[in-house]
Amino acid sequence: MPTAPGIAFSPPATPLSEAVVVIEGLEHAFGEGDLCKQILFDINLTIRAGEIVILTGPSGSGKTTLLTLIGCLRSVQQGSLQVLEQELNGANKATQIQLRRYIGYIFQAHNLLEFLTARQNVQMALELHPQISPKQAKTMAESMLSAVGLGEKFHTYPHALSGGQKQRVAIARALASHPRLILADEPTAALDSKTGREVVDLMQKLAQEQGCAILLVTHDHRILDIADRIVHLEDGYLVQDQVL
Ligand SMILES: Nc1ncnc2c1ncn2[C@@H]1O[C@H](COP(=O)(O)OP(=O)(O)OP(=O)(O)O)[C@@H](O)[C@H]1O
Repeated sequence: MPTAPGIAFSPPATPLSEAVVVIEGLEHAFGEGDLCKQILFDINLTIRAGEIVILTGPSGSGKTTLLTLIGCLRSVQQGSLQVLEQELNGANKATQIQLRRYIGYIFQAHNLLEFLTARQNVQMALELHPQISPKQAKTMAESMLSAVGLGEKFHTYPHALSGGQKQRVAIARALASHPRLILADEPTAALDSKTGREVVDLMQKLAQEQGCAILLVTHDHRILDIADRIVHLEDGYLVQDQVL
């Protein structure tokens, strides 16, 4: 992984085999009163540094809900959810925002900003970190784009990039600040099988180099082999925890 020289920023170290996510008895419901519908039931799951965990399950089984809870994008209602040793049940907004800095998000729709170049899209994510100067952010963004094979595309806008290239920019953006956890929701859904394979191989390589954990939601059976473990959600229950 090319790292820009002289960059002081370093998120809290997480030695390999140490738990990045610890979930115990997590439950979640949407709606209130008669309209209340429970989506997640008694979820228990631990994800360690360096591990790639794939989450599968039928549509509507609760995968995205679980991912957004772990990603501090919605509040925990019941049970325990710890990310980087921080309990999220009862955590305030400031804690959630702080933790999000150590999480990289990659979604099916790459969510790049169309009016920013590839480099500016990656740089923007680094600007969440007050200790990184704009000059450092620029160097880190360029370094990360080179690492995903887009060294020639710093100044290209998303509309001029292919689907695979856009997803590479999204990966560069997610990994640029060396997150401890990557959450990926259907990252290959919009890609053909060859490009999808390249994208997950790249995620695997970069994550291994950085020692971060990956939780990846997918329906794509062609990429299951990158997982260390596959967990399966069925009607809101984690019914399978398969070690490969
Ligand atoms: N904000 C919300 N308000 C009410 N219900 C919701 C909300 N978000 C999700 N749901 C419901 O929760 C259930 C689980 O949704 P979720 O998106 O987590 O499933 P999923 O397994 O990710 O599905 P898919 O594979 O189709 O993306 C669904 O029945 C969905 O309609």
